[in-house]
Parts: sequence; structure tokens; C-alpha cells
Amino acid sequence: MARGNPMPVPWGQGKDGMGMALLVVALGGNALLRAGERGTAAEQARHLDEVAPALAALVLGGHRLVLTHGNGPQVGNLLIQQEEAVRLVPPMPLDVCGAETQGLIGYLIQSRLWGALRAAGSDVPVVTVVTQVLVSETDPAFRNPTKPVGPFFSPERARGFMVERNWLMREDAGRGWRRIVPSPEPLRILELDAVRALVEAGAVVVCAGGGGVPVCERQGRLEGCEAVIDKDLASALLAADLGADRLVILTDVERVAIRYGRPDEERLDRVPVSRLRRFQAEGHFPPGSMGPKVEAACRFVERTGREAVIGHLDDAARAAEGVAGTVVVPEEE
Ligand SMILES: Nc1ncnc2c1ncn2[C@@H]1O[C@H](COP(=O)(O)OP(=O)(O)O)[C@@H](O)[C@H]1O
Ligand SMILES: NC(=O)OP(=O)(O)O
Repeated sequence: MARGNPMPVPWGQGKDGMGMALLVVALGGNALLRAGERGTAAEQARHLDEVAPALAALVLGGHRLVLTHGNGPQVGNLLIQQEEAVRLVPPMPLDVCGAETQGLIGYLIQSRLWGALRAAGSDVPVVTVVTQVLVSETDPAFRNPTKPVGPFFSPERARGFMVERNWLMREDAGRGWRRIVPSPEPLRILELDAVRALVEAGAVVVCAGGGGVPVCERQGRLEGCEAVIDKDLASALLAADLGADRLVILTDVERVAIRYGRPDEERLDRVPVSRLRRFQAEGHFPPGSMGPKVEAACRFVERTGREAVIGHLDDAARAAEGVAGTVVVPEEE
């Protein structure tokens, strides 16, 4: 399967002549929303204010930074807004809602990071790129929706939505019922060259938000798809195609664990990718949560021979340096 361009030279090895490492940092849902919150703009801005100083410190420390983010809660909320307002204004399809969330969340990140950078004495610009990601219209994911979006509902309310609104819904990791939509494989980041140019010009770039807007190519034209791409898989593709020195996936656990949640749980520190693949095959990482992060980290390390880190948002700066979180490395050390 085509997965973008040939491997570029890593940035930290001198591509830009200054040896500045390029980090692709994927912000998990917790960077924006926490359990029990409704998803107001103020809530999301407040959480971003918590992580922005660590991101600003990375820039001040001489890193080039590309940020990605999830959009599951936000895009599901927008879908509900479309349906509720249908008598007054026309509903937008899922690809357009995805693009809307890139603007919504990108704006909030730009705004909060701008403030943190200025507070730290930096005038580095932050810019959001509405990003399209090529998917295949024959991807089997279109016939088998798996990606949870929007709010969590009780089983009773979920039953109501399934009957009255024809929603497909599923229980999500013991947290409640959520609507599900197709989630195809990301094949190519269409705005890759624009992102690279902005990074080379010195900007912090927010892109591939919500995994990117899924588009298919038909007779030389792009058409949006009714789907939501996994943001961790899109981040791995972006990071590899950009030639990033490290992929950093930030979430709400300090490290990836095997036998997660059991008394004999073991948290992984530095782990060779082949060993992590063995744990993956044994079923330690569920599809709706840690599964895509582990898959994304493995793909990046296997394609590039560089490290990927999965760690806690509160450890952003140390995880980005490869000294916190689970560090996935190419070979046995
Ligand atoms: N093996 C595991 N190791 C660590 N965390 C795991 C594991 N399996 C499942 N999880 C869960 O994965 C969650 C992170 O996934 P998710 O909520 O989808 O992240 P985010 O929204 O930050 O992208 C953690 O909160 C944790 O409960
Ligand atoms: N698009 C996406 O993967 O969003 P979440 O991380 O919020 O599920």
C-alpha cells in the first residue's frame, strides 16, 4: 500500500543546516477535554493553557514543532448540532465537520500557545493548516464503523438514538455508549509540502487535526468521505513523511503497560519495537484506546529507525526529549 514519499533526511541530522530536531507531537483528548466536561470553549482553552508552557519550552529549547490533535468529542458534537438545527440551516457532511474541528481546535491551540510563547519571550508564529488525508474508497473500514465520536450516553439513551435517529453506537471502554463512524487508513498527507515549507520558515504548525479530513480521489478530483481518521495513525504517517526526529504521543497515562489494570501490570520504559509488536499480538492494547497509539509508534519506528514516545501530557517536555514515557526504540539495546 502506498504510504507517501520516500524517507527524508532527519532534521536533527542537519537537513536545515542548524541541527534543530523536528518533533511531531500528538495531543490526546485530555489536552482538550476531561471526563464529565461538556466541551465548552472555555474548558478546552483552560486545558490547553496547562500544556502550552511545556510546548513553548520545547520551542525555546531549539526544537521545531508540529502539533496534531484528536477531534472525536468535538466532531461528534458538531454532528449533533447539524441534526438539531436541520429545520433552520442545512446540515454539513462529516468531512466538512472534520474540517470545522481543525479550525476550532487549531484556533484554540494557536491562541493558547501564542500566549505561552510570548510569555516566554518568543515571537515564533503558530499556524494551523486545514489538512486533507487521502484514503481509499474501497477501505473495508467504510463497511465496518469503529471510531467513537461525540458524547457518552447511558445504554437507555443510546437505544433511543439507535432506533429514532438510526445512529450506529457502541460501548466505549466502560465509559458509556458513543456513536461510531468509519475510520479508514490514512494513505497520504496532501498538504505535506505546505507543512514542510511552514516548518522551514520557522513556524509551529498545527495540522492533520482529527487525523485529517478524509478524502478520496476520483478522476483527478478530491471528494470528502463520511469518516474520521485515527489521529495517532495520521500522526505517524505525517511524522515519517516529514522526516521528524521523534514522534511523541501525549495522553493521560505515564507509560504503556502490559496486563493493564491488573495487579501484575507492568509499565514499559524503553522497549524495542519487535518486543512491543509481540505484546500487541498478545492483545495487551485495546483497539479504542492504547491500540492505535502503539500501532502508530511501531509504524514510525519501523519506517524511520528513530524513536517514538507515548507518555503523559504533564510530562510533555521530558517525553519529547525521550526521558519520560514509554520510549519505543528500533533494536534490542
Ligand atoms: N495497555 C495499556 N497501557 C496503558 N493505557 C492503556 C492500556 N490499555 C488501555 N489503556 C487506556 O488508554 C487510554 C488512552 O487512550 P485514549 O483515551 O484513547 O487517549 P487520548 O484520548 O489521550 O488519545 C488510557 O487512559 C488508558 O486507560
Ligand atoms: N480523530 C481522532 O482520532 O480523534 P480522537 O483522538 O479524539 O478519538
